[in-house]
Amino acid sequence: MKALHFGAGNIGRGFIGLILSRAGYKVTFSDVNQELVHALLERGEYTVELANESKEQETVTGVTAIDGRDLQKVAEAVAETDLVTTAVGVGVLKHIAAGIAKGLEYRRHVGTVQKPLHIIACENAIGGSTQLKEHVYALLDEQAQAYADQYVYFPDSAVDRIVPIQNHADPLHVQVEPFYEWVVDRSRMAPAFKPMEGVVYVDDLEPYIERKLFTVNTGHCIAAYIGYVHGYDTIQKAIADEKVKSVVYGALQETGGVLVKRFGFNREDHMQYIVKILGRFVNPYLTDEVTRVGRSPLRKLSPNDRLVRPALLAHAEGMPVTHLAMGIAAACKFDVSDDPEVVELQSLIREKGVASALSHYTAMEQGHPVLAEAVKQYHQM
Ligand SMILES: NC(=O)C1=CN([C@@H]2O[C@H](COP(=O)(O)OP(=O)(O)OC[C@H]3O[C@@H](n4cnc5c(N)ncnc54)[C@H](O)[C@@H]3O)[C@@H](O)[C@H]2O)C=CC1
Ligand SMILES: O=P(O)(O)OC[C@H]1O[C@](O)(CO)[C@@H](O)[C@@H]1O
Repeated sequence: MKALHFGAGNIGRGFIGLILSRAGYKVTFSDVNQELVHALLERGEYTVELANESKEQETVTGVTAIDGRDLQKVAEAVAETDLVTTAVGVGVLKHIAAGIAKGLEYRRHVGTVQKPLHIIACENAIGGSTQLKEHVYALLDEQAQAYADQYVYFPDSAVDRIVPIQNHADPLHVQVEPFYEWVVDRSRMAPAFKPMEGVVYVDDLEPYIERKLFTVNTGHCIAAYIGYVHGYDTIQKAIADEKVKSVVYGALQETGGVLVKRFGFNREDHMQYIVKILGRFVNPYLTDEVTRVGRSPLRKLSPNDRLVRPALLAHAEGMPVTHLAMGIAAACKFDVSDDPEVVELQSLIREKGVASALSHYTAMEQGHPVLAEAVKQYHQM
């Protein structure tokens, strides 16, 4: 069995590639980073190390790579594969769509591949695979779309494993936290799909993706933004400060209220889930930089993402949003120069003011109480 995985980065190697390989897939990585592509081609294997006391290592073997810039090679790989997965960043999905679309054309014209293909985006977003499908379909003509309707499935998924920036001399070596969770929407898969070890299949992904995104990712990015405001460079140091931890905890109580109400989770169980997540953030065997966890603030401030969506849902239910508003405010203070989204956000704040900038990126009216609270918090920080 062959799997084509887009993105040989931290999650690609440290999580998805590892699970695919364990399940018996021969994994081909497609990446635009030539250092990674060459190393994978040359060695055909890499090491995953657990961030715990045992530092247990596992070698992922039988892997290869292609240059993601080479449309022809990407399309050929899509044509030949049994499964496609991605971990490139949700904003990059549009850039990989052309290779997938061309590959689907090849599959359509080669009689031997008239069989189902699953394409699973493993990104931190609601409806990642659905977004990828839209990008791919925009490039297909009517006949190709009809073929894809019949043979190609885009189940959404939720992925959870903390994999920080790697500082190892070996560019392929990847250190990961021991915990992982990969949940896939079974209702959008071929009826006769073969389940893979290491993946949880569910009929309704919404509670899983929202619980993950609005707990792990909301909490993590607020730790990064508030930690940055307090001058910390790592999540571990930030959360050791009670002032930071209390904002993170407060925000997770706010998102927790929404999640419990929306999905009928048991409140006690959810409180334990929050405690477990906070424990993962402070893993002493990991060093996770606030610049990584806070990266792409425009994506994180977008209406459907981890800060604004739960804040709006909470507000609509008459629930408090003070800590989420602090997180939104602190995202606007996050001023690290090497992130293009930070540069854009800071430039709009300088030009038009924080209220106008926030309204632009969050799609909230300037007079919206959540936005007003965030602006108030911003000026107090
Ligand atoms: N690192 C983490 O802890 C987690 C990350 N995620 C999500 O996983 C995705 C990937 O994140 P990371 O692995 O941390 O990022 P990363 O930056 O380590 O990896 C992304 C990889 O995609 C490659 N890439 C960029 N454009 C490409 C293209 N056109 N074709 C092929 N490859 C391309 C990059 O060169 C890079 O190797 C993101 O959506 C992130 O939100 C989800 C859960 C945990
Ligand atoms: O690109 P993003 O959304 O910040 O993804 C990384 C996030 O996902 C997580 O891995 C959680 O699964 C966190 O480590 C991190 O905050």
